[in-house]
Amino acid sequence: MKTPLLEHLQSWMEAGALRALDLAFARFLAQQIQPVEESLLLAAALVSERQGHGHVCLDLKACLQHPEQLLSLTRAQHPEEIHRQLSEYLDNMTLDTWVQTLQASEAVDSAWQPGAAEQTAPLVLAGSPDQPLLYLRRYWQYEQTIQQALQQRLKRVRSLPPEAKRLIQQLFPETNQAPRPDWQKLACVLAARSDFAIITGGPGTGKTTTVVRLLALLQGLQLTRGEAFLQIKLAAPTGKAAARLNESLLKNLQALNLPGEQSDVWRASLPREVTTLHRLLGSQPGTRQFRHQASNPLAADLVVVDEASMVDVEMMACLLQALRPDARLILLGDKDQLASVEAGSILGDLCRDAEAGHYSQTTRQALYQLTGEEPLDPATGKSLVDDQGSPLHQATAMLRHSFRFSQYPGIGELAQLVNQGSAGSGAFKQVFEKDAQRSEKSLHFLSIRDQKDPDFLKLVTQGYRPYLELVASRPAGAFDDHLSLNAWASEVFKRHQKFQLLTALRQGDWGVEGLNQTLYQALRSTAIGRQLLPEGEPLWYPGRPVLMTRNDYGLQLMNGDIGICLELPAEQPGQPPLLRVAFPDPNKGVRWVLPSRLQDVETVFAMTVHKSQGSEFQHTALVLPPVSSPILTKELLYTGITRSSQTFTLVASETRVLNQLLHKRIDRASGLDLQTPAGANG
Ligand SMILES: Nc1ncnc2c1ncn2[C@@H]1O[C@H](COP(=O)(O)OP(=O)(O)OP(=O)(O)O)[C@@H](O)[C@H]1O
Repeated sequence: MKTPLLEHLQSWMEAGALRALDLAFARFLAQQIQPVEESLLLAAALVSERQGHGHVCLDLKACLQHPEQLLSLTRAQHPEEIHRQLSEYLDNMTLDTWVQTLQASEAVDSAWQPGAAEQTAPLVLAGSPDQPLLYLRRYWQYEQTIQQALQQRLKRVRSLPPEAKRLIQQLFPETNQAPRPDWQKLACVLAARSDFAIITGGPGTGKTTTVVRLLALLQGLQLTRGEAFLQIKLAAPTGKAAARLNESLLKNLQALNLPGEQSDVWRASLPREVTTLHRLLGSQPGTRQFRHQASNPLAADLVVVDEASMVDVEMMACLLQALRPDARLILLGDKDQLASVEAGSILGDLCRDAEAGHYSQTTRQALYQLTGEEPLDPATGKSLVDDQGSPLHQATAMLRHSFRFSQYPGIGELAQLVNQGSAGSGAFKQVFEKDAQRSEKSLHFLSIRDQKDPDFLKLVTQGYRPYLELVASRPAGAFDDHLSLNAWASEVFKRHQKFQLLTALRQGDWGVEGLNQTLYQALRSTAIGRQLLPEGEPLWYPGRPVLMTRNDYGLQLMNGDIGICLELPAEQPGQPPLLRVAFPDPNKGVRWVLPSRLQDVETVFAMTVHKSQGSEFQHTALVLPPVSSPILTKELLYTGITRSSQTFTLVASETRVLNQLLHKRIDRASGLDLQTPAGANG
């Protein structure tokens, strides 16, 4: 059957406003259901299209109010025409008539009726009559799994035994570095009381420090009670993030002061290894199913997930299904960072009220008894206790003081300003001006005409020069001189961490693809580039930095891992030198891989901000495109800024784009609700 709507959908797809998948879904329903209402087909195409943009569901009311936010209009041909056609369809409907049509259709199950979970229609209508949300069934199920599993855990509040107070005092020695109250201590108690907890905070606020002390507290309590230690697993969404947490974890463990006769046993009970979520759950080739699921749960009493902002709904649902019902879960992450690449913004959704606290009197008393501290906002001194809290609020802690940026305060100040949401370009400029007065300047702004601007190319070629120089000076020695070759590669990694160019986009002149080409040519015009980078840009050359774009379990390389192509000495005299890609390896120091074995890698002279999550560089330069795009949000800018440990350079040609970006937040539709007391108690 062919309806005018399907013809429109086809033309929208051809213009780039809709994916082929979205059209195919609407066509499939049109074939299956006779007669079929156009408003159902439109809803089906839109729910699929929105899911491609990271939304878990389609908010029908928002659709009718803001049709301009639907479809990929900014990158489509004839966007005005498509917008007009879409608006004509939507103008002919009211929310009530649309909902009624959907409810009447055999393609839609209503979650407002009992038994939706047992039914099989491809779409599910949920939310509330006032705010109806339409889901692809799979995503509704993910969200239900998450909501129910978290609700179950939030119901269980543990009262900590009296000895907890002494342990907390030992684990959190008084320092005068942090403003009062000590939110790390408060976060530790909040998380120790609940079977599900969130510790959120910006870069360097001490999430890892806190969680290591929290784990020490929990194991210390087991020890004093003479009970078996908890089985604890630590995981992160990408290999890169797991490696960073691992490094930080080991440092924290070393610094941990565990007094008493049994301190060795106590220390040995703390986990030392961080894995990726995929590995933890046991991913299997050719299927989305993990080895660990409800019928084969993980052998863990407690799982801690770092960089939780990168976890999408599917992964979170799989993780919760793989936990035993009595297993505890702690999420760590920065709520203000970009949401996951795939659908969902779980950490952001769950931390919507983190700043305001909403702690109950019961929580307040427990905090005071165990820490002697009150939950206050250190900036204003305002109490964060009220009677509006849900169980989720009682299990959420926000760390508010960054220890990382004390030497380079400009980065912290800029990140904070971007987060505030109301910052205009005037305030933005002031932070740069204030930073310029400091002896250790950490913020730079580079205004450029286009991506071939000499100042821009100079910034990048100078940024990459130190590691390229080292790539060109391989130690003298034979092919099997592993020691010196590994030491050389490790030093190359260190130098490579000094600088990274970030961009918002993948495609186009301002995206990773275009910038990589531009930068290759620019680097080739430098002395070191001429020495290393061949003309005509072959696939592999010494110095090529590559990013894994998928997990490769055979090679034990994970999505997000960065490797560098290096030239090794020939195996035999008279043979040509060999190219190998070196990746940092937490155990062996360096892993050498044959370039031909790497299937899913891309050159990473320029990296998207999305891919940079979980990484940190001494100096990052973020280049903004000259035209606006829905992808340009405050979260993107914040994530880009906070990837830098010492220096941040913003590169832009149009300040108009910056202004738009400062006011645009990621807003992903989802029905996850644990904030309202009713939702939480559900
Ligand atoms: N209470 C504290 N007193 C003094 N220094 C601290 C404290 N907490 C953390 N730090 C220091 O601050 C730095 C950042 O701490 P940590 O790595 O725990 O933060 P994080 O929030 O996990 O960082 P990331 O942004 O990498 O996730 C470390 O050098 C750590 O030693």
